[in-house]
Amino acid sequence: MSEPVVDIRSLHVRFGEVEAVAGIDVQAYAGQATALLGRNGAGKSTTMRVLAGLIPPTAGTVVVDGLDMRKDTLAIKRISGYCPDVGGLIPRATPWEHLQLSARLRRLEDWEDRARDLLERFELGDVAHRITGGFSHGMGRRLSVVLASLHQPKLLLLDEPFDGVDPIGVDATMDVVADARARGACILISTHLRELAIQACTDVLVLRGGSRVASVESAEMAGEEGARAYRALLD
Ligand SMILES: Nc1ncnc2c1ncn2[C@@H]1O[C@H](COP(=O)(O)OP(=O)(O)OP(=O)(O)O)[C@@H](O)[C@H]1O
Repeated sequence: MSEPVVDIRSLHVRFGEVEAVAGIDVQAYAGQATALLGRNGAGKSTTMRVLAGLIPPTAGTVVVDGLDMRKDTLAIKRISGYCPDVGGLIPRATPWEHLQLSARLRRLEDWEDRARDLLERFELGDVAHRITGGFSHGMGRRLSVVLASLHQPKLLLLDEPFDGVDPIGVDATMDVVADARARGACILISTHLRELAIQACTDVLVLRGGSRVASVESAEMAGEEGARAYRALLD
């Protein structure tokens, strides 16, 4: 198999007394979508934030596309797109202004058609020039996925992209993931929604209490049997 795009070894993240991540390994590859599944507090978002370069590992190594997170955080951010689980939007700016800012910071060229297409797909075209301060939760989630994917990143990190999102938004997110896989990106999706995770992803990692308790192909988590297997891992 080729080198992993994401190679996490023995990752520990501690916040004071709380060990949010307790020594997990994650390998994820180009053209693959991997779900991080687990209950509230399992350590999914913390792992995603480490990969997004927002919080440093307490211990362990995090390598993305051959770059070491401790030394090459900026270079990793350049090749990544991150949809945070909460926040990330500027209330007084419109979706189009968010896209313009992102394009300028990343020095993108010829991004406008792609941006319009993404906004249409996520049914945000009509509100492209309305400030996001008045957006519903689901509209904010959809815009966050658009912003994460605009620059066609090598690593796409989607934290709870389906949370509170209607079926149109879910389908559009599935399409973004499929397109990213087709162009050889590596995708990680954090969610507690098993059914959507296995629909979107090829592989599943189950976290519990900051530890990895399973690493399986999505098919093994499908159907009633998969639901039972998943529940058993959570209890
Ligand atoms: N900044 C922080 N300060 C203190 N504790 C934190 C911080 N961030 C996370 N934690 C703790 O770390 C643990 C893991 O949290 P994390 O947000 O990674 O879980 P999660 O699996 O994403 O949960 P959810 O599904 O609820 O989003 C929890 O016990 C949480 O309270």
